[in-house]
Amino acid sequence: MVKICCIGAGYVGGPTMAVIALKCPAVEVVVVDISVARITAWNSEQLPIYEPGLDDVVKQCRGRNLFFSTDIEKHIARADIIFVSVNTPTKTRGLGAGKAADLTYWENAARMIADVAKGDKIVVEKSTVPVKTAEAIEKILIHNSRGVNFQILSNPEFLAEGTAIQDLFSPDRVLIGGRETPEGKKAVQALKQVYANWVPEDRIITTNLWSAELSKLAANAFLAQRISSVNAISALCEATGADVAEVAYAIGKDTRIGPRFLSASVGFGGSCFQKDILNLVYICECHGLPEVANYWKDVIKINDYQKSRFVNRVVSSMFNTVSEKKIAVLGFAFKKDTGDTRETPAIDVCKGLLGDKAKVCVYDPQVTEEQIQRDLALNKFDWDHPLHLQPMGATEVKPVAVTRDAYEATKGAHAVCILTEWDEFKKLDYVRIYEGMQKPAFIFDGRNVVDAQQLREIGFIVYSIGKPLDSWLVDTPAVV
Ligand SMILES: NC(=O)c1ccc[n+]([C@@H]2O[C@H](COP(=O)([O-])OP(=O)(O)OC[C@H]3O[C@@H](n4cnc5c(N)ncnc54)[C@H](O)[C@@H]3O)[C@@H](O)[C@H]2O)c1
Ligand SMILES: O=c1ccn([C@@H]2O[C@H](COP(=O)(O)OP(=O)(O)O[C@H]3O[C@H](CO)[C@@H](O)[C@H](O)[C@H]3O)[C@@H](O)[C@H]2O)c(=O)[nH]1
Repeated sequence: MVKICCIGAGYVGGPTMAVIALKCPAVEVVVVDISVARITAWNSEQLPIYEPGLDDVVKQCRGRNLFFSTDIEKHIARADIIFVSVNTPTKTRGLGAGKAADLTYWENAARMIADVAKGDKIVVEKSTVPVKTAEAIEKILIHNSRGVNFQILSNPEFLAEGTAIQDLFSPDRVLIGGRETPEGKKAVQALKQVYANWVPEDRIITTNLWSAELSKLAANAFLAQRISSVNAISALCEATGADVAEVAYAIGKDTRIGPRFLSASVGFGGSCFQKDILNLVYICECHGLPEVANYWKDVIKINDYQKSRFVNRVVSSMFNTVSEKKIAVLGFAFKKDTGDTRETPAIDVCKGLLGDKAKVCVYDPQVTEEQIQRDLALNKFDWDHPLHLQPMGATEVKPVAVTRDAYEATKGAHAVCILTEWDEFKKLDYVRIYEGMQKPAFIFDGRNVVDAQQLREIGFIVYSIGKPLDSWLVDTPAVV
């Protein structure tokens, strides 16, 4: 029986290994982690992450050929294939701070593999890493190998949160990069055989190591660039009376452009886009390519601009001050169908509103109060370390109020800001919400989820990203 061990039981390691276990009953999969709390949760009824369909997959294979454990050394020693899916946060100190990837966790994992491995191993990079990381990992392993043979493969993950199970069941492609030596090719084939249990052969792409590593960073940069492009156009739409949804539809009909990933928003969030672009920027700078670095840096600049522009729009519309005004924030997760808040635009928007002394009250169907208060207290990039190693957020100071109900959040508020596109926000009783709010009552829709015309008929002043402006808003500039 092929034995797989995955180091890192997070958003990638957990779901990916659960699907491998489901689709490959003849493979034994053990997911290990340094976080005892995470492993305990994976072994409980309340999984540590919310992902549609995940519970079902885990229930089918846990205890059969899928196991979660903190006994890292034992399971590394037994495995034929070791996936490494640990955090690769942005460095906060020293050389490359604010841009370069911090490979501490990866290096620790590699040293642990080298320490305990007694037989030959295939080591798979599942984390997103800078190009040439495999070479560094290879050096660590070979210099500490005591005769064991290691083959390093790059097998970046392309799942998106909220649709992870669907993405893993039916991936657009699986990418495997390896050394072009006979041993390297054999290792690529071994991993390919695992995926071939359910992924059609023509969707399994094999490349050299560096192409695989770079493809992951490039894919995320291209995806984020599309959002920044449509968001840049959204600002121009507001200035001219064009409607960004109509523009996106019209350009997306061009088969060379395509319709997906063209929804204007308050900005992209999530643990990957910003981190991976910063990483790409740093690599370009290190290779003496400042023009290329600046090109990609602008994708992040537009994203920051979009978030500030939203906050400015809120404040300027409300007589240039939100001081002491209650503002209801609906949605805190970085997208719908996840409880993940890493780099969510809601953090920047809440901080912007708090900076103008607003009284913010948040409701999100999946995010806990503890998480929201922590997020608002943490410094930039601190969130991307294993939970038990993060600095504690200020626990006594609670910057915002948090409710478990959208109606309670909006009661007595001057404005509502919609920051996540949860389906339930489309179905709220907005007449009831309007009646409970201060007047004039504002709705700032950062995700274009509500029917603005219907809300205007109720009496709201409505702002929707990239849509023709209410007369109230036309004269209130929202430039950063
Ligand atoms: N989240 C996504 O949607 C996504 C998608 C594709 C790729 N990625 C990449 O995958 C990697 C992991 O991301 P994630 O979202 O799963 O992160 P995560 O924080 O959810 O999980 C990482 C886990 O690794 C554990 N860990 C860290 N060092 C360890 C060690 N030495 N030994 C054992 N366990 C260790 C942590 O405790 C944590 O539970 C990152 O490189 C990320 O960029 C993420
Ligand atoms: O048209 C769009 C599409 C997305 N978003 C926002 O962009 C962010 C990222 O969304 P998405 O890409 O769907 O989720 P992630 O889970 O961050 O997945 C991205 O990052 C992962 C980590 O690397 C990759 O594996 C995935 O392929 C890549 O899509 C979210 O805030 C979305 O709301 C928009 O604003 N407009």
